[in-house]
Amino acid sequence: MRKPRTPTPAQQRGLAQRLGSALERDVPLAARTSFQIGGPAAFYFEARTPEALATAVRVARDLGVDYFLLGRGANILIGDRGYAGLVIANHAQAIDIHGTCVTAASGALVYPDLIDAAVEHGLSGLEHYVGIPSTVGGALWQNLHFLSPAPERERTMFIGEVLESAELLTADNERRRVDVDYFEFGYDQSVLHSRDDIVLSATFELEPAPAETLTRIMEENLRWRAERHPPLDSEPSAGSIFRKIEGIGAGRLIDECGLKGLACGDAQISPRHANIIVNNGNAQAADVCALIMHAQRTVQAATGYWLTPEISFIGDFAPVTRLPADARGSTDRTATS
Ligand SMILES: NC(=O)C1=CN([C@@H]2O[C@H](COP(=O)(O)OP(=O)(O)OC[C@H]3O[C@@H](n4cnc5c(N)ncnc54)[C@H](OP(=O)(O)O)[C@@H]3O)[C@@H](O)[C@H]2O)C=CC1
Ligand SMILES: C=C(O[C@H]1[C@H](O)[C@@H](CO)O[C@H](OP(=O)(O)OP(=O)(O)OC[C@H]2O[C@@H](n3ccc(=O)[nH]c3=O)[C@H](O)[C@@H]2O)[C@@H]1NC(C)=O)C(=O)O
Repeated sequence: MRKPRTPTPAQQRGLAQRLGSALERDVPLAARTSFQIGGPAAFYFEARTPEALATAVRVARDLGVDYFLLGRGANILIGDRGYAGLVIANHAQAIDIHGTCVTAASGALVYPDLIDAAVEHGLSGLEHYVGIPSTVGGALWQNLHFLSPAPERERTMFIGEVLESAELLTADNERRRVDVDYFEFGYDQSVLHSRDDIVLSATFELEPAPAETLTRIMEENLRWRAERHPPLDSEPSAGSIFRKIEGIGAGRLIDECGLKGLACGDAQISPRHANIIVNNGNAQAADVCALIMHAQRTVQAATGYWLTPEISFIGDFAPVTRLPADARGSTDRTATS
């Protein structure tokens, strides 16, 4: 992503006129991400309805202001120097249930809000994603996934499997309802990666199921995650840092290179799962980037595989921290920028 530009004085006046008193300045973003890392948003707007979300995006586009749509902030690393443009935080959270159809505004949290609402109504299809931090919009962006229920766990299930339709603000600023095929879903992939469409709301078609079945799946999945992943509340992270390497595993490669536990400042490759970097207190984005680059170089030198980041890098980044000499090894002679 290119570095966001500071809005010109004319653009700033336009934002203030059209977004009114809800427009905020210099808003800290770290606490709004699951990593708890990143500098402030120069301009910040919290959208509480799909209409407000569409309006804010249109305003930014009309004025030519760089903007970023912030969901739960669970799959991003925000630079230490923050975001110079407009951050639109999606807090549109309404959820409606009619029969087996569940419609959610795109800022609704998949867990707990959406899953709890579906399960309370005895509806199955979303319970697999329990414990994963994400808004509905973020979930469609990345085609949220998890392993199928125990004991089989023989395949990955995707949220696209239960999506019926969604309302978008298209890249052309039109509100349009689209069906599931529009999204061209894949693993960690959707058409939203290549089109500037914004999800305003989504409708899921679920199936009735006994409450005990839903509760069992949720408990087992939470246990599976707790055994393998560092807990988000005490060890903030952005989930998997690198994309899946089919049949091999990004986490396994990093682990086999002996990088678990490696730290740079307060950022650390999780001793529990090598594809997750945790923030042990006051980690900077520059520390995380140093670990990312080191893991890429080390794994490539040892195995020939190149690790591609799965997270998005948002905003303005300070120079990468230099790793301690004893951590660098022979593969990392150029870890500064
Ligand atoms: N499986 C796991 O264990 C984990 C999975 N995750 C994944 O991370 C994602 C986290 O979601 P979330 O925290 O809400 O997202 P984020 O706030 O982290 O934003 C991530 C990206 O999602 C896009 N996005 C967010 N909302 C919308 C929307 N309404 N319409 C279009 N695009 C949108 C934005 O893309 P753009 O920049 O193009 O606008 C943004 O870059 C989920 O997909 C989840 O699957 C995260 C942690 C763990
Ligand atoms: C956490 C995320 O998604 C998770 C998702 O929750 C789970 C369950 O469906 O499957 C994936 O994890 P994963 O642990 O299987 O992914 P990888 O990091 O590629 O690991 C693959 C395999 O390597 C092995 N592994 C992993 C970590 C480690 O330290 N050592 C190790 O040996 C494990 O056997 C593991 O199963 C998703 N990660 C990716 C990159 O595809 C996320 O997207 O943020």
